[in-house]
Amino acid sequence: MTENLEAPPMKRSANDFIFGKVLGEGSFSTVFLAKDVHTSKEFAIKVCQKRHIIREKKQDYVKREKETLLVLSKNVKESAPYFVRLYCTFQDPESLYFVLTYAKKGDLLGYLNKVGSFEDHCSKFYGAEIVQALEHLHCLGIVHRDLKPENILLSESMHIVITDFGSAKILNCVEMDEKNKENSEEDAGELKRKSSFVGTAQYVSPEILNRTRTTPSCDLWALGCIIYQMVAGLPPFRGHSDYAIFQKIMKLEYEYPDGFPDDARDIVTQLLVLEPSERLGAKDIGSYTSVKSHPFFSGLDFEELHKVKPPEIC
Ligand SMILES: NC(=O)c1nn(CC2CCNCC2)c2c1CCc1cnc(N=C3C=CCC=C3)nc1-2
Repeated sequence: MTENLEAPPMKRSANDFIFGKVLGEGSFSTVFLAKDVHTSKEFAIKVCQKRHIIREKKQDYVKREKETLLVLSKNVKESAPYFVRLYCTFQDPESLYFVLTYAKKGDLLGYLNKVGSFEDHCSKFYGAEIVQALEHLHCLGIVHRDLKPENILLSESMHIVITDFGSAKILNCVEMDEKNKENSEEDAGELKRKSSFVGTAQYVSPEILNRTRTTPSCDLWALGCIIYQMVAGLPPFRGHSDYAIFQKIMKLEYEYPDGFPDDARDIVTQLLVLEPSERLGAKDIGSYTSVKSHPFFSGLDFEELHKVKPPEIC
C-alpha cells in the first residue's frame, strides 16, 4: 500500500520518531520535522488533532488528503516525482499522524518573497516541472484545486514537491471522460454544501467560484497565475479582500507590467481563460502536448527535468 520505511515493515507510533521544529500550523494540524529513530531519516509528520478536526468539520478534508496521497504514493512516475510521499500513518487517542516527505528547502512562495520575480530561465524551469506534475496528477484523475506557490515545496536538490491535497478531487471515470462537462450531481451537491469556496483567493479559478464544476482545467488556471507571478513577482489578481479578488477574477481584470516577455504573456493569456474548456491544454488527452510545445518552454526536455540541476533562483 504505502512504501515501507527502510526498517522492516511494522506498525509505527510516535515513539519511532524524534519530533523537532514546527514546519507549519493549521486550524486542526501541526506539521513537524521528525527523525526516524531506526534509520535517522528525516520526515515531515503532519499531526491532526481529532477534536479539532471535528470542531472545524474537516473530516472530509482529512479523508480526501489521505486518499489522494495513497493514490499518488502507489503510482509514482519516475519522470514526475513531484509530490509529497505518504510513507505511513498511525494514530493515538488524540491525534492522527501522516508521515510525509520532508522538503528541506521550504516553498516557492518563500523564494518569490525573497527575490521578487524569477529570471526567465527559472520561471520556465519551474513552470515546466509544474506542467509535468499536473500531467501525472490529472492522468490519475486527481485535480489539486488549491495549487499555489505556498503548496509547491522544494526538495534539498531544489526540485518541486507539491503538497496539501485536502482540497483535491478524485474524478470518477465518467467525470474523467467528460472532463469539460458538468460534474456529477454528487459533486454539485458537495459544492452547494460548502460554506466556503475550495482554494485560495488569488489562484482560484472562475468555475470554482461559480461552484459549477471541477475539471483538471482549474489547475491550468492556477498554473497561469503561478507563471505570471514567477515572471512579474506578484499574482495577476490582487485586492484588499478575497471578495475584491474574486470580482477581478470573474471579470478577468489583470494587466501585464512593462517588460513582461511576449512568450510568457502569450502562455499566461492562453491559460487565464474564463471558459475552462478553452484553456491551453484543456482539450489535450493524456499528455499536455499543447502546453509543452508552447514557445515559453522551448528547449526544455520535460521527461529529463527531474534529473538536471535546477537553475539557481536569484
Ligand atoms: N499542510 C501540510 O500538509 C504541510 N505543511 N507543511 C509546512 C508548510 C510551511 C509553509 N509552506 C507550505 C508548507 C508541509 C506540509 C506537507 C509536508 C511538508 C514537507 N516538507 C516541508 N518542509 C518545510 C521546510 C522548511 C520550511 C517549511 C516547510 N513542509 C511540509
